Amino acid sequence: MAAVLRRGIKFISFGSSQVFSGGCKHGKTSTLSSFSSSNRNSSSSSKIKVDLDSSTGIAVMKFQNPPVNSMNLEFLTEFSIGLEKLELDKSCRGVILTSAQPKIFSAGLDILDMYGKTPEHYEEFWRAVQDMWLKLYGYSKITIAAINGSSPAGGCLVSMASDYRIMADNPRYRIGLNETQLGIVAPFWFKDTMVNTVGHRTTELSLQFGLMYSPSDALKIGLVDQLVPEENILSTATETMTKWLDIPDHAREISKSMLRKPTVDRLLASRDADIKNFVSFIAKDSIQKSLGLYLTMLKQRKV
Ligand SMILES: CCCCC/C=C/C(=O)SCCNC(=O)CCNC(=O)[C@H](O)C(C)(C)COP(=O)(O)OP(=O)(O)OC[C@H]1O[C@@H](n2cnc3c(N)ncnc32)[C@H](O)[C@@H]1OP(=O)(O)O
Repeated sequence: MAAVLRRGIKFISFGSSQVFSGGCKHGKTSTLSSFSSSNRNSSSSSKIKVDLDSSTGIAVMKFQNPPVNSMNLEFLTEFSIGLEKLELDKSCRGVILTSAQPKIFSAGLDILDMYGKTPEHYEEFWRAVQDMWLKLYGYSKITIAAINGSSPAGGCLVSMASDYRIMADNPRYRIGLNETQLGIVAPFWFKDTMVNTVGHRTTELSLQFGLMYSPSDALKIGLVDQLVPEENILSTATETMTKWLDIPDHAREISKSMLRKPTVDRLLASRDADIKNFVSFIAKDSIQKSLGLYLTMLKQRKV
């Protein structure tokens, strides 16, 4: 078990990839209460900074949950609320997601929210994960992930749920759904999101091995759309967003919904069952043991 978990924290070559061990137009005002009336509006919750330029319609959401932007209950709640506010804000037409933390886009779901907690906590946590994905995957506005660091598991899910993915071309970074490396299983809607992004066969290999891809391999399989030098990631995301903004909102939105709604509806039809599954799975002694070992290995890597 320890060997398996250790593999989950290091990067091990696997073929060409690697296993990770370890419609509104521009408005001039914003409806966000914390925004000022100038063209550039900022709001900062404790874990996510939002900067909306109402002259361009582009908002940047920066994850700032040190050290690794793990998605705990508070982060997930702020993320969903932040997205909701921007979706209701007529001066916003597109959102860029990126990280304020060096080298990490997001370390995925916070393992501490899945370890040693009560069933009530697991239930609340999982509902928040579902809320976040439902909001992002079904988002009416344009979303671009500017992936400026490693992005395992839940971080990869957020990237895949965006409309376009630009990753920093740093060979040290990794992206993928590595859940099996932790001894846990990505739920069907993580799987659906990946199938919709890279296709069925690639997902079969990715999910079963818990593969983590270098930026160049992620580009090859279509997990990301573009690689850029790290220092250009935000400017490229902004330029790319400008091209997306040339498309009439209503036509783009309907096209997006046509492609994504069936996937969203699958979870909406079975949310409670999915929560029940998660709670009973995560509370199992064997799963808790796996997560405990993985956490220990994560910490040992430092010394
Ligand atoms: C049925 C259930 C399905 C659930 C679906 C699950 C989805 C998930 O997202 S599970 C989470 C999967 N995530 C990972 O496996 C990532 C693990 N982390 C890493 O590999 C690395 O931390 C890194 C590459 C993201 C960053 O490496 P580095 O810069 O070297 O930082 P450290 O490893 O030293 O980490 C600093 C600090 O943060 C803690 N930590 C890292 N990731 C998580 C996490 N996902 N949740 C909670 N805590 C995390 C790490 O333990 C360190 O803590 P301290 O030792 O206390 O400083």
